[in-house]
Amino acid sequence: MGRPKVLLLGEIEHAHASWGALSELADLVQPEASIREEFLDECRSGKLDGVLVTFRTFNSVDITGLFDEELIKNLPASLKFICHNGAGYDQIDVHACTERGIRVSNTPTAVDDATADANVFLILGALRGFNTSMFALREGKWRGHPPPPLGHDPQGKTLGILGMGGIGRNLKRKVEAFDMKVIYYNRTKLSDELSGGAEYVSFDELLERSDVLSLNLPLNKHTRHIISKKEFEKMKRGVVIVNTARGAVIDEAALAKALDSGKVWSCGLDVFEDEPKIHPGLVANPHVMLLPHMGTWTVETQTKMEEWNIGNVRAVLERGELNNVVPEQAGS
Ligand SMILES: O=CC(=O)O
Repeated sequence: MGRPKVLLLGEIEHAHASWGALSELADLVQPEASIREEFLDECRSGKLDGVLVTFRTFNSVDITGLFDEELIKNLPASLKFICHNGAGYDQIDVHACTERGIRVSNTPTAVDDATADANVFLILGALRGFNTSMFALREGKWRGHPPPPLGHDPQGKTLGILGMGGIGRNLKRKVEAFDMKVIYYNRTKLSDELSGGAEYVSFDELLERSDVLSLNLPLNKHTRHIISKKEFEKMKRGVVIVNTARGAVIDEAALAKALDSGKVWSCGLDVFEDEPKIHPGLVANPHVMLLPHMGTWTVETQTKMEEWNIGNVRAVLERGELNNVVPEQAGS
């Protein structure tokens, strides 16, 4: 057997030295393809045979399309590891990977601070209703005519966290500096040490009691549209919704309606169902804070993510296994 190959899908932007150092252990290759059909052909032609592991970025979906069943079936037989450079790995059909004996890793913890920081920004911005005036100011209209309604303070408000993983727990610690009370719902209750004393409540109670509801859960077939019309009906009138997870955990059309009806007072969104498209009802609403998926958009965090992911590629080359696998494959 020759030297193994590592397939780079996307670009290394920061961790160039660590990436380059992998060439002592393997041949580093990139696809010729720039669209999915070409990539599938390249896989079928045998040009990528010998690739053991791939480092893929979120944006490489533009080259390959989703890592769905069709694509996974066509990957070279030698490919046994997918290292995804991101925390959310909903672009990859993990079940299909498991069936084909492919192990998948992501970059948890590396993203926690930056995403939770963006989350705090959106909570404050949405509660205070800053967006309208930020726009008015640039149009020479000071706070706007008429000025926006008075905002709300975070102090004393209840923040409901749906999905108390690394980002949710990091967020909990940060919002306590703003005297918010944190409740959370997870499929399983956390130990007191992990939850940091946040109150564990049922899903319905989370909807009913939150002044601000923050979505920090992964997107998968169980969580798609977990917040939709029925769930909005259970919430307090005037609730604020914040999402830095994945757009499709909320039914965007139902959110736009809930904003129009006043059920939802405001929202702060970093992610959207069909990026880069955004529901017209959200774009048209000046009261909502919108960011174009910038939760991890910092030099430090992007560097940490790449280093983590390269660490996984290196672990495969040196030891034949990943440092971490996605939860669906843990313990197997
Ligand atoms: O969206 C960012 C990530 O999943 O890391």
